[in-house]
Amino acid sequence: MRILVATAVPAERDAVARALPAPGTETRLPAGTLHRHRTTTHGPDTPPSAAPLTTGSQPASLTTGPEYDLLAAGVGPALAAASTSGALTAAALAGRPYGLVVSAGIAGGFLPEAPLGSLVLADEITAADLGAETPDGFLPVTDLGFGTVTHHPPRDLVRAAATATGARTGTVLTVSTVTGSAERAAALRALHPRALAEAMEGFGVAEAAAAHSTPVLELRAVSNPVGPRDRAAWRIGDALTALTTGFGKLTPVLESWDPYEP
Ligand SMILES: O=C(O)c1cccc(C(=O)CC[C@H]2O[C@@H](n3cnc4c(=O)[nH]cnc43)[C@H](O)[C@@H]2O)c1
Repeated sequence: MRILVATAVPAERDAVARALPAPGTETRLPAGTLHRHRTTTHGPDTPPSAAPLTTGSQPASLTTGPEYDLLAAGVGPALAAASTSGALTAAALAGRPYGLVVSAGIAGGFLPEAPLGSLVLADEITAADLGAETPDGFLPVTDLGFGTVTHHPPRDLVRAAATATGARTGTVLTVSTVTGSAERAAALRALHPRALAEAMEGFGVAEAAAAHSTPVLELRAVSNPVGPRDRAAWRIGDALTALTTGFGKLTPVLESWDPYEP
C-alpha cells in the first residue's frame, strides 16, 4: 500500500521520517516535495546492507513493503487541503494511487485529557469553526445546508492504532485560529465535548482524501495546552519526539491493515 503522510511543517515531517527505516528520496510536485520512504522485507538470504532500494529486478528474498510519501503540506486547512489534493491527484494520474492518507503533527491538547507529550488519534476530524454565528449561537455549515464538518477515519484502524501507540482517541478539531484564551477553549469544548486536541490541518487533509475516496487518519502529539497563549511554554521538542515514537509504533498497524476487511 502507498501511504501519504501530510504534516504542516518540515520539522514534523522529519519527526515522522525518523520512525521510518529507509532513507528518503525526493520527488518534486507543484504542490510540494514528497519525501519517499520505502520499507522492504528481507528474506533469510538477503542482509539489509545488500538490499537495493529500487523495486526493479529484486532478488526473490526481497519484497517491497509499504511506501510512505511524506509531505510538508503547509500550515492551515486551506493550504493543507490544496497540497494534499495535489499529491493525491499526481499519484492517481500516475496510476499509483494512495491507499491511506495520514495527517500528522503537533497539536494543542485539552487538559486534563490530553496532557503535554501525549498522543491523540482522531476518531472524528472536525472543522471547529466552519459555520455561522447566529443570535442563538454557532451553526455548523451542515445546518446551513452545505458540505460537511466531520470526517471519520476507519474505526478498526483507529482502534488498532490506538492500542499500538497508546494514543487517546477522540475528536481532533481543526481551527484556523490557534486558541488563545480560557474562554475560547471552554467554548470549543462546550460545542465539541469529545474534543481532545486542536490543530490546523486535519480537516483540510481529510477533505482532500475524501475527494479521492481515500481513507484518512490523524495522529497528533500534544505540544501545548489549549488555552491562554504562552508560546514559551510550548514543548515542541518533546512533542516531536513523541510523534516519532508514536509513528514508529503505528507503522506495523498500517502495514497489516486491510481496508477491505469488515
Ligand atoms: O518552531 C518550531 O521548531 C516548530 C516545530 C514544529 C512545529 C512548529 C509549529 O508551529 C507547528 C504549527 C502546527 O502545530 C499545530 N498546533 C500546535 N499547537 C496548536 C494549538 O494549540 N492550536 C492549533 N494548532 C496547533 C498546528 O497544526 C500548526 O500547523 C514549530
